[in-house]
Amino acid sequence: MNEPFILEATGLSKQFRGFYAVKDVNLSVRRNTIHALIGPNGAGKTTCFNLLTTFLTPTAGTILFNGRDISRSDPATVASKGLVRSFQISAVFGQMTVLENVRVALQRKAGMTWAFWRRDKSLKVLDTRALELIEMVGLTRYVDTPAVSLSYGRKRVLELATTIALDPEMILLDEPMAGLGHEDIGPVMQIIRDVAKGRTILMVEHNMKVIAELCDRVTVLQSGQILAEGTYDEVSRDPAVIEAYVGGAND
Ligand SMILES: Nc1ncnc2c1ncn2[C@@H]1O[C@H](COP(=O)(O)OP(=O)(O)OP(=O)(O)O)[C@@H](O)[C@H]1O
Repeated sequence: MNEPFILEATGLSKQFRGFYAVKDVNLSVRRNTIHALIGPNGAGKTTCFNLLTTFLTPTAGTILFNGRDISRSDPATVASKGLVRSFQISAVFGQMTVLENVRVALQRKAGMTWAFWRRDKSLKVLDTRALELIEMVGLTRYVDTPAVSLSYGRKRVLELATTIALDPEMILLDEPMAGLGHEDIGPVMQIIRDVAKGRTILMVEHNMKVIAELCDRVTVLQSGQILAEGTYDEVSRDPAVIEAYVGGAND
């Protein structure tokens, strides 16, 4: 696939009981970029994110992923096509160790979902890749730690490792920095940079420093509609964007 845009939403709208949470959004995400979706509280970011990951069905509009219409598809089908949503901690199995969690994700990718009964030897084949992924997210010290015992930040990067295990072409991140301690932000940013090599990332994020440093392109939503789009420098200087944030008492 060589089209410049991996994900293209056209006329995307979602109505809740007559109220438009997202209205006529046209969003194109360029392949192999990190793209941010931002906006003040209630702007429609989460709704938009849920539409793009097909957790919600649009009232109107289409979403093309690699040129195919996925707008009325389901998340599992979309994931199998290479568009995966990350940072859902519920996707991590608490009683399983870090290694086991990543191994299960690799098994899913390999289509061996029910292979837990297979000989240990065949499962060990997956361990090399699992350990690489664990190293990539900085959890090597915690390989044998049950996920439930990890700190919040480490659970989140473990979840990211299980997402990368599926080898998706595109990852949607829902507020990857939310709830992280100040000291975790730099390392998680570096992980996202590493993960983005050869992939496309779309993220909803509130931390403007993170967006400024990581994102190639930024789309600003307000009242369910696109207010501005451009580089971080462009949108952060846009008077309409400044007004939307100041008017909404956001910094
Ligand atoms: N299921 C729903 N039913 C009714 N209204 C909804 C529903 N989901 C969202 N909304 C409304 O749609 C609007 C956009 O909400 P959304 O959560 O998408 O915004 P957001 O930009 O993610 O906000 P925040 O940054 O505060 O999370 C809000 O006014 C919200 O109250």
